[in-house]
Amino acid sequence: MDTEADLFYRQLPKVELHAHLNGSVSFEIMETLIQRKPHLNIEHNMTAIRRGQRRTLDECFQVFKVIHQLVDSEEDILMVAKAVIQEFAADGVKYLELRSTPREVTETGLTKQRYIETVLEAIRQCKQEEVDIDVRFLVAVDRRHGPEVAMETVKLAEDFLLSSDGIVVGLDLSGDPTVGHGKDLLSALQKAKNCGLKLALHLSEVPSQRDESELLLNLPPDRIGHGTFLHPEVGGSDSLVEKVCRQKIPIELCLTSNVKGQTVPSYEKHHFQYWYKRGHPCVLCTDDKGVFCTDLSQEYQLAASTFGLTQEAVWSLSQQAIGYTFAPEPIKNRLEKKWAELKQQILQ
Ligand SMILES: CNc1ncnc2c1ncn2[C@@H]1O[C@H](COP(=O)(O)O)[C@@H](O)[C@H]1O
Ligand SMILES: [Zn+2]
Repeated sequence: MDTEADLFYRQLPKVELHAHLNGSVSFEIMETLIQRKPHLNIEHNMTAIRRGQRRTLDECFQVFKVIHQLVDSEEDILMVAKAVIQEFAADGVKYLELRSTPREVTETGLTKQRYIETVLEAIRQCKQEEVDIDVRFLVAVDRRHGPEVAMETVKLAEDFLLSSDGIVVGLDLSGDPTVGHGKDLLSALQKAKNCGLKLALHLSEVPSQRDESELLLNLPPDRIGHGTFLHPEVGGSDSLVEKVCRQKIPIELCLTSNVKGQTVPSYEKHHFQYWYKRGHPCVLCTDDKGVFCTDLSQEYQLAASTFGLTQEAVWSLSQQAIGYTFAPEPIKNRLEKKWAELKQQILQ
């Protein structure tokens, strides 16, 4: 049963800007997928990290491999994308930027082009069914696949930027941060930026990425994912912090993901505190709500209880996120209006 405090976080209108599609698949939908493909012999504990459990980041990436086996056709993608959008809406998310890595699967005839088209179809269907949420899409580049694939993905993203009626708005760089170096992906990212795609880059998710972040911050990205090891206290540098602050680049912060993936030792030590205290643009996100068994309401509640935020401060945090979206101005204005309408009702 929801307590009154739980209710506040659930009712709070929210903006989700960092959600990987296949990491966001809920327990219930995962169950359906597992039953559909019994020959894979996949058990539920292979696809989710529950309360109190932790994994190394490396183990988290093994989990994605398992999920990718379960989601490998147009039919799967349509189902999963629609369900994820509906779940975010049910959690009070009013604006969602979903991201996903287009995949090709020969056995099912899936192509990267169809992959993206299917996600866009799911977004279209949700809109038609009047699900109360505005959804945009970021095409993801998996760093593990190297510069040629990155360039191909950028070209694909560029086509959709022009043809998707404003749904495709940007490019994400993600994947195992211990694999490859950003310098090899720089020209693809530069090209993406030049053609008008917004850039949301995972930066300094692990300590070994200092030089890479130094380089990628010169692009500069429009938003940073995690940025766990940017500041000098954890092995980053003043120069990195200076670049991020001067350019006021919003940081997407995912508390549960970082603690369960063990890049951050505890909630109290999460770098949310470091950036929030400086008044730097921060946005709370889920990363992979399915894998890490969380939702955005929980993330807000967790941040509030860990760092002693008042309901007023929580409200501002969610409202400020509107400004960090890649949505065009009229959509931002519409969201601002929605927040203003709901404020009296929700904030006592
Ligand atoms: C935990 N921290 C993380 N760090 C980096 N990349 C991550 C990630 N969590 C997820 N992904 C990226 O998202 C993919 C799954 O969703 P999609 O198949 O694209 O929808 C993963 O394979 C990885 O590339
Ligand atoms: Zn992520």
